[in-house]
Amino acid sequence: MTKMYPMMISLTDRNCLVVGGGRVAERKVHSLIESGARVKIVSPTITESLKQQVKKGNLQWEQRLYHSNDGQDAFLVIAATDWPHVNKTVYEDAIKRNQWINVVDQPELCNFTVPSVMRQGKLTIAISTQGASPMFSKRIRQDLEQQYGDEFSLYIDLLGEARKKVQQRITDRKERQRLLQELMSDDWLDLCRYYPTKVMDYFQAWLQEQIEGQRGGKTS
Ligand SMILES: C[C@@]1(CC(=O)O)C2=NC(=C\c3[nH]c(c(CCC(=O)O)c3CC(=O)O)Cc3[nH]c(c(CC(=O)O)c3CCC(=O)O)/C=C3\N/C(=C\2)[C@@H](CCC(=O)O)[C@]3(C)CC(=O)O)/[C@H]1CCC(=O)O
Ligand SMILES: NC(=O)c1ccc[n+]([C@@H]2O[C@H](COP(=O)([O-])OP(=O)(O)OC[C@H]3O[C@@H](n4cnc5c(N)ncnc54)[C@H](O)[C@@H]3O)[C@@H](O)[C@H]2O)c1
Repeated sequence: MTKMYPMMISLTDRNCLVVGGGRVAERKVHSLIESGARVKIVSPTITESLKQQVKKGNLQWEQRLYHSNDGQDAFLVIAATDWPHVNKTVYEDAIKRNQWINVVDQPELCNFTVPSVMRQGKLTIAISTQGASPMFSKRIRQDLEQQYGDEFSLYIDLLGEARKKVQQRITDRKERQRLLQELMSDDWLDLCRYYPTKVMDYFQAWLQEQIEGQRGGKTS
């Protein structure tokens, strides 16, 4: 079996078409909106939660059955009706246009599948079983959610900030690696966990000390 290629893609302001408005479409639409996509849904009916998104202006809804030209301007298409033959038509139309297509009831008609996703701030962990067991993907996500609490969101922000500062201020590559490696220590994670409001100040002071130490080392 060929391995699918995992990637993180930006959907900001990309037109995405979702055909069908049931429970499964709802899950896919929510994650598309969260990723900044411009979502159009074509379906005679949609769920209450999707109606709320329409009211908020986050989603465009065309209340009717699918037509083959609906996806003309789409970057990505999801077929989520409960009619396999409709989903197959959506697939064929998308393939003709060389688009990304996900058919929710036929993994063999997908040129991409949607993983289960755990997010904690910028930390994103995606799980796929290549279609073997979505339920197991979900279980792993739930386990990971227990494992990666709020402190990781702060920790990743701190690491991002540190990386920028270290890149700007430390020219020696080995020294840069050493400093970034020190931040991998669980002590920093504990500081994020127990002193969330103070950890950034500790970090700034620590980094300043390291930079001064390095300067001192160079001149001596
Ligand atoms: C991860 C997640 C992402 C999301 O949808 O956002 C996702 N399915 C989720 C849940 C879920 N899906 C199903 C159940 C019921 C239990 C069961 O059947 O296992 C549950 C559990 C539940 O709902 O509790 C049924 C199901 N799913 C597919 C089929 C068709 C088939 O296999 O033939 C059928 C049978 C329909 C039927 O029999 O009628 C197909 C796909 N589902 C995928 C993704 C892709 C593969 C992902 C992977 O490789 O793991 C793939 C291939 C295509 C796609 O959808 O992209 C999301 C969890 C989100 C979370 O909570 O974390
Ligand atoms: N991939 C997954 O994660 C996953 C999970 C569970 C189920 N499924 C499968 O996904 C499919 C959809 O499941 P659901 O629970 O959301 O179904 P549902 O019955 O709740 O929703 C189906 C939607 O499709 C719309 N629809 C029907 N014909 C249409 C047409 N011609 N054009 C446009 N819209 C049309 C309906 O109005 C409805 O909104 C089922 O085949 C189910 O087996 C997939």
